[in-house]
Amino acid sequence: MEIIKTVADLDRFLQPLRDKGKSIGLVPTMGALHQGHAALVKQCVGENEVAVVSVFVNPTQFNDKEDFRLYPRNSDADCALLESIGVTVAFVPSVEEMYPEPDTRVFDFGMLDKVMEGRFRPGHFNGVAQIVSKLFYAVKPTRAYFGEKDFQQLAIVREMVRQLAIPVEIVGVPIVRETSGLAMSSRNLRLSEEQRQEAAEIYRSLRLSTDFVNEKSIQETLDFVTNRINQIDGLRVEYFDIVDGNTLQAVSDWNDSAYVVGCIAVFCGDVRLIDNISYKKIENQ
Ligand SMILES: Nc1ncnc2c1ncn2[C@@H]1O[C@H](COP(=O)(O)OP(=O)(O)OP(=O)(O)O)[C@@H](O)[C@H]1O
Ligand SMILES: CC(C)(CO)[C@@H](O)C(=O)[O-]
Ligand code: BAL
Repeated sequence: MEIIKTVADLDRFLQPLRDKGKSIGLVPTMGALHQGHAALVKQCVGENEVAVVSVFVNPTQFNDKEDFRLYPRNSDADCALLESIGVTVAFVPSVEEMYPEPDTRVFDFGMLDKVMEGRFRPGHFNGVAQIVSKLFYAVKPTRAYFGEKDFQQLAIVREMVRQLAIPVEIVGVPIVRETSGLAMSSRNLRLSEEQRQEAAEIYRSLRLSTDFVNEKSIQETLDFVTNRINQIDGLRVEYFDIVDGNTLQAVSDWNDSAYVVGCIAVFCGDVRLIDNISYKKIENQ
């Protein structure tokens, strides 16, 4: 596996492969890799002749400086994992390399980034769009892989690609969970063993609430999940929204949409975790 640190070296390495018509897969990550990332990377390696994984903790998407400072970083272990999966290139740039000057681009995603994560992490998705677009320009991937754990991010990346007319196929990968049901996340590294057990209540409550579809109202479902999780000492729901899976706008009745998803953010101590569940997905409507 090549470990490449600059855009110029990356381009020098990839251009001959592009010239030969090889398919290139990209998995953007912020490192501290776990089995959730591994699922994306394995799929990328399986579906492309060349697999590039970027490891870069992107400063422009952190609205909270402390969250950026405390974000787990573990680049040797990351590279070892990527090599064991058969990745072609680990792209590990510095902040100066990706931002030689401040990126002043402001994206307009309409309502997509005004709700949920966008509401509680202002500027977050603008930063995500800045770095993901730079990575797309640098790698020129055939396909790029994103986890469904970051459900809103996936919708925004699809919208960004549409707006900028970038020729890349965006592939969404299902959430990988611990045995307890807790969605794997780099931030889980910051949880104590006791907090990890508490945090399992997030998915337990989401799962239980799937029985509510068409049986109880959306409001009762919102209250059920929020109250159950808030009852656990150490957990605090920041938001729980039930939305249309495409527009991300809140639905007030199960029949309002053919694709209904519940998205949640919960503080476990001072660690912020997100998760989501699909309540209903009727294809081709
Ligand atoms: N448990 C998971 N299942 C599926 N995809 C995941 C999972 N965790 C992360 N991903 C995906 O991996 C990619 C890189 O994510 P990132 O490096 O931010 O890791 P993370 O675990 O989501 O970290 P955190 O949520 O703590 O920021 C994203 O597309 C994300 O959706
Ligand atoms: C897509 C991403 C790597 C951009 O920094 C990040 O938001 C993430 O890890 O989900
Ligand atoms: N996985 C999304 C990256 C972030 O929380 O900033």
